[in-house]
Amino acid sequence: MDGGAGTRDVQERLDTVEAELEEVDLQIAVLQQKKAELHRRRDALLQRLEEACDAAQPSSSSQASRGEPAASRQEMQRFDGSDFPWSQEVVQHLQDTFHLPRFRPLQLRAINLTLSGRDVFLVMPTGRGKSLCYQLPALCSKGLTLVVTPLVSLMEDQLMYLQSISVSAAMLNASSSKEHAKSVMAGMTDPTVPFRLVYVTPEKIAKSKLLMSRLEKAYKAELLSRIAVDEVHCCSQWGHDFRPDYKLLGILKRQFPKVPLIGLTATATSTILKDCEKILSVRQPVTITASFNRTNLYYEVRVKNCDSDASVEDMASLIKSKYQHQSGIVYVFSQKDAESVSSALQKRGILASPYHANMDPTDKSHVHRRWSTNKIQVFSSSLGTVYVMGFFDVHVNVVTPPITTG
Ligand SMILES: Nc1ncnc2c1ncn2[C@@H]1O[C@H](COP(=O)(O)OP(=O)(O)OP(=O)(O)O)[C@@H](O)[C@H]1O
Repeated sequence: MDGGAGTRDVQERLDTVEAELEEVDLQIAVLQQKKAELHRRRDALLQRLEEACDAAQPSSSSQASRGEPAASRQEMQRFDGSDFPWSQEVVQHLQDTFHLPRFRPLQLRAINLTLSGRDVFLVMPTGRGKSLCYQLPALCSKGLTLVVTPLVSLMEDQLMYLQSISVSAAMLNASSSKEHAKSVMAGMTDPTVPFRLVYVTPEKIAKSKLLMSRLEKAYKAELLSRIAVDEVHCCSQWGHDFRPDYKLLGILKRQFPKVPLIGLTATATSTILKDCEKILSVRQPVTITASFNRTNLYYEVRVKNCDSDASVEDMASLIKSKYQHQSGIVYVFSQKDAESVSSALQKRGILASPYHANMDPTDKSHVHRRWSTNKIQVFSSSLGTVYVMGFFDVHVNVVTPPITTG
């Protein structure tokens, strides 16, 4: 009797739990539908914002300022379409390789323009998805895309990401071993080694004759499909991030005139872009400028405490209270500060690590990887008497002055 009542009781409770589970599944389905709808509405609104910005600009092409015929808005809008020979492949890679459901505004325009052989300057806020605009075309083209990027940490980030989506890429920088450099360079002219992207620092272009001669060979074999210059504003002395080696990148377009170039930046003004155009020897590039209204960014300015202990204490309590489960970067003025701020944060129980040019390349890579995988929470930055702390989506790190604004 008792046993039967017990079983009935368990059965009733099981029924209740199952009914509740069904209810939760239903609610999840409704929420997912709502989320998809909100995504659609957000994209449509972003698109409208871009169109409004586009309409407000005199032209999306720098040809206008030279008195030459401007690319009409209509012509530009044609590049937002999907009736190019490569369109099907583009969408396939977007979904199957990059696992993204749709393009963000202006990405498709940039991709279509570069795939049709035009030189492009893409000015888009940080995090909006500029990299896709050369990574995806790299997969739709024969041969390799050369990506010039100023920071080894950015290169490593990109390589880690490309590896995770099974896109073959390589990098060459000052810390590449001779053997590694040799095998990457050999791969650049070997059609059986399918590097789709090769990341290099501007210093390599400026200093490595071997690299230039390999590129020359790849060009002659029609295996150099595109040149991407990341942080293109670094070319100009008018910009805040001028890098002398960027000044020498004009050699690329002079040596490989048939290869389309795409320059990417989040910060350039039109004066800076004009300067970049000259320095890179690019003739009549199309400039695409996205709107810079970043509703997902939050800025806060705080007065820095004069006492360094107290200021680190402020920083630590801010990280612990507001960003406990996130990581980010704290920029500082010097390598010494990077070391001392990170050790002060460590003493306060925060997983922090310094990151600067004087570190052993293997240690740097190690810190970067641990930070990217959330095993380190912080990098830091002090600017005079005011702390400006940049917390990005998921990470915090302690680095010496930023070379790029990123
Ligand atoms: N169409 C898209 N839909 C959803 N997410 C996207 C799309 N395109 C790019 N992203 C994502 O946006 C994030 C930022 O992209 P990315 O690093 O290319 O930005 P960025 O503009 O190059 O930034 P930075 O100026 O820092 O180089 C990445 O996680 C990327 O996967």
